[in-house]
Amino acid sequence: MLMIRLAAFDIDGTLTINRSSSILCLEAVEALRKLERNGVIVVLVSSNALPVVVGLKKYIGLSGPAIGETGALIYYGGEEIVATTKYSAKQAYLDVLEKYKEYVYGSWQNMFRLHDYALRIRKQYLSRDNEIYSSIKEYVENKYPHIKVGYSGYAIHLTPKDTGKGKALKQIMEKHGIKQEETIGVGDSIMDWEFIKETKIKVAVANADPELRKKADIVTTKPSGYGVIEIIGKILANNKFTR
Ligand SMILES: O=C(O)COP(=O)(O)O
Ligand SMILES: [Mg+2]
Repeated sequence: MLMIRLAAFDIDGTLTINRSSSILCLEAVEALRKLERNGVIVVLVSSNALPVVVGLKKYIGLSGPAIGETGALIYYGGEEIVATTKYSAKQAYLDVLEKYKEYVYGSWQNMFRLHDYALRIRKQYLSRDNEIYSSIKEYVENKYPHIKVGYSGYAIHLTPKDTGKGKALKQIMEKHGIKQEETIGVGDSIMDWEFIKETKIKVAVANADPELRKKADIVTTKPSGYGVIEIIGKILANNKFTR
């Protein structure tokens, strides 16, 4: 494995204790800190609203960039926020919210979003999540050709088609002069393939979506945050990091 200089991690389902919780795996947080202490740029890559991702990054104590809104917004630190699209999925979101209101509701985070909007599936319909997601995806992508629809396992996301987690991560790599072969990407949902495919070492956590596990170079033996600890241990050993 080449010297890793940038490591990108999804949040929900990847840094959490499992894929149905938003509780952070604190040992994974410690591992992220150790990675950064050893000079690796640690990037959080999430579909959450940017304030959520930046808040998490700050309180974990990471200093690298943060990606929110499924790649639509990048926070570089200080007051520097960059949008990677000028479009918004708000109109499509409001349409779906009305049409599918029996099955989904709007995430509380939507009042803090500019481009990508999130729909949560009502508890009583969670067992039919993929059916509801597929129906919304077909409806939106037919009626709004500039919008794409993804499902993270936590929420259904309506995102401008001209952006994504991968586009945002490539912008960060460029800005930091990092080559693709110096990077690693870790995720849990097939939505994460967009950024993981831009990295050299493509990692799925053990409990990731089967489609992501199939595409990944490495599937950790442990799930979610415990898989992150596992892969960070490998990076540190490979880079002969000790601090
Ligand atoms: O907000 C979501 O849907 C899940 O967020 P994630 O991209 O960090 O997994
Ligand atoms: Mg996730």
